[in-house]
Amino acid sequence: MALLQVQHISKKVNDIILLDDISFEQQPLQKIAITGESGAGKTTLLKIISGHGQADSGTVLFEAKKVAGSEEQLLPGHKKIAYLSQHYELLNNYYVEELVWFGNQLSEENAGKLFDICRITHLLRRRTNKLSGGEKQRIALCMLLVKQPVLLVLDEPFSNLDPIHTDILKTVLDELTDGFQISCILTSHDPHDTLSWADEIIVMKEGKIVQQGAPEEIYHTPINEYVAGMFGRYNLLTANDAAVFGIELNGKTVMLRPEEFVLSKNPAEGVKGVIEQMSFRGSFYELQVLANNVSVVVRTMSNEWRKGDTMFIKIRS
Ligand SMILES: Nc1ncnc2c1ncn2[C@@H]1O[C@H](COP(=O)(O)OP(=O)(O)OP(=O)(O)O)[C@@H](O)[C@H]1O
Repeated sequence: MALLQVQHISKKVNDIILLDDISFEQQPLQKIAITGESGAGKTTLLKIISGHGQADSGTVLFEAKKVAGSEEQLLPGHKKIAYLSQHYELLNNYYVEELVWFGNQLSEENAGKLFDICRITHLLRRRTNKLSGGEKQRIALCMLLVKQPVLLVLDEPFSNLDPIHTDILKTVLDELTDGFQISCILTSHDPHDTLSWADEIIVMKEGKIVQQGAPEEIYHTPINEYVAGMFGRYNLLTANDAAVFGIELNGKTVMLRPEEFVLSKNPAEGVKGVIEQMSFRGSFYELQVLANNVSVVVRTMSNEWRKGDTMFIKIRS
């Protein structure tokens, strides 16, 4: 049975549609990431899922029971669903241990395990005004987790973190799923975070779900240019463009990611082209290649190419 069932959720404010007939399910321990442009409705949806917002119509079922909206209960929220807002705040000048023991429902041993998983054991005797952003966030998370939620709902948890703290948080979330059997749903703008972390991605635009699927599916077969663009650079080739690279599309178009092209110095290995632009991106180079008047973005890990080089390009088979 699904842990969470979101059924036909809609919401309007002043005739502006914030959510339009949103439905999806989350299985126990499934990791779902919701992405989409700013204003797509992600926060509004998370609040409704966790009982901190009110839908106009539709139902959220958690463990097959209705989650009451914020206007249907005195204290908004659901005791088994922990919601961490993008704008959480820790009480100032408290010891961390005072905060995390407050509301604790775990045994001392399990609380200790949780503090270890959240990488905050070394911070327990620290005051809250002497913490980094990443540390504060893991403490805010831990304050929710000591209450033994079943579902963790996180709004943009990676948005203010550097790559090191982002990786720590992803590891923490994975260990919570494995060690404490907690399911998680989160929002993120960053394709790298959603692709590497999620089992399932939901892409939203203007209050609607535009595509839902496994990360590989969303990345390689996006339903439209909006979804393609959310997950990085892409080439949209018409049938005529594709014919340059020897692909027959019968009038259709195809979307190809930059890494789907291969460059070679061997004339037998593709069509002749020239490198018009080149930029270093850390672990790869991004090239703009012109071949028979068709310009494509190409990604390569090789440092053998220079702007102005002539080479031969083909689509990876
Ligand atoms: N209480 C409100 N009254 C009127 N409009 C609202 C209200 N809350 C949100 N909105 C609008 O609803 C839309 C969706 O907002 P929401 O915060 O859910 O989007 P989001 O996808 O989370 O955006 P972001 O990624 O920028 O946080 C936005 O256009 C926002 O301005």
